[in-house]
Amino acid sequence: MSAPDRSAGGLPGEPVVRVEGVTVSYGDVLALDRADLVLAAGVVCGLVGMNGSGKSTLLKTIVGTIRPDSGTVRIGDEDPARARRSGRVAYVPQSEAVDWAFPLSVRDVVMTGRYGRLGPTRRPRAADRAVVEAALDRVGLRELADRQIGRLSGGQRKRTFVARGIAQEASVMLLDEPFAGVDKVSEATITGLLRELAGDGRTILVATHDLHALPDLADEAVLLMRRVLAHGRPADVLTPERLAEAFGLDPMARREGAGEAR
Ligand SMILES: Nc1ncnc2c1ncn2[C@@H]1O[C@H](COP(=O)(O)OP(=O)(O)OP(=O)(O)O)[C@@H](O)[C@H]1O
Repeated sequence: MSAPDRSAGGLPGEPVVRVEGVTVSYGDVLALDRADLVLAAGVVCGLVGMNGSGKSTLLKTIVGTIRPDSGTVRIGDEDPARARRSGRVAYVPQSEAVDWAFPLSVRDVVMTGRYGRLGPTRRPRAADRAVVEAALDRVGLRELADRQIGRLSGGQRKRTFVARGIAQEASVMLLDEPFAGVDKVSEATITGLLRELAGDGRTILVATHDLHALPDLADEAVLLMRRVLAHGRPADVLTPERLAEAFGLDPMARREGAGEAR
């Protein structure tokens, strides 16, 4: 395991992501309704909520690809679009959002993490190539670096985008369903990797349906239903009553499942 690299993120506990009163709608659909969230440096936070609760919308708002109708988002002292351009915030999309047939190798995708730093010629320097190779090593994909991205397993695809975030030297990483379509071994690998990245001082926010993954993965959990219903330690947030509120289930029927979730 590599030594903590504090240059990647902030000091432990320092607020890095601030979402205040954020409302987002798509036409008549209210996706986020005055959502508030503060995330500190060095934390892995699981973002949980039923389908359509606004998880992807919240991630896209933090990475600055969606502008809120009202409210504010700050990444450190920057607005999200600027933080994205400067490489401070990285986004690992849902697999469905990626064109896997595109003729790019794993190394090409990881190199896109350097684009914000390459200048107008977009020509990588030796230092950029070294950062990309180190990122490939860190996620264990060096040997597959020349492979076209469509010829990867689900877990390898996710690790490719995590490597892009590492190459970007992002201090905030947002991941949308990183465990969907991923086997248990890859899930454990990705979980270990995210914990290491948080150990470097990065802030990691993971939208997931997989409540069972949270105890190993996350220091904190956020329960979302258009707004943040609860945020804290997973054991405190994922209670039967709160899960019933967020998922619309009978708390008595949930008791067993909720116990597993913690
Ligand atoms: N581009 C869009 N146009 C219109 N409505 C949208 C769009 N994107 C999302 N929505 C709606 O906004 C709401 C929140 O969607 P979002 O994708 O953020 O939820 P989610 O929690 O990520 O869902 P899932 O778990 O299914 O991925 C949903 O009602 C969804 O149908």
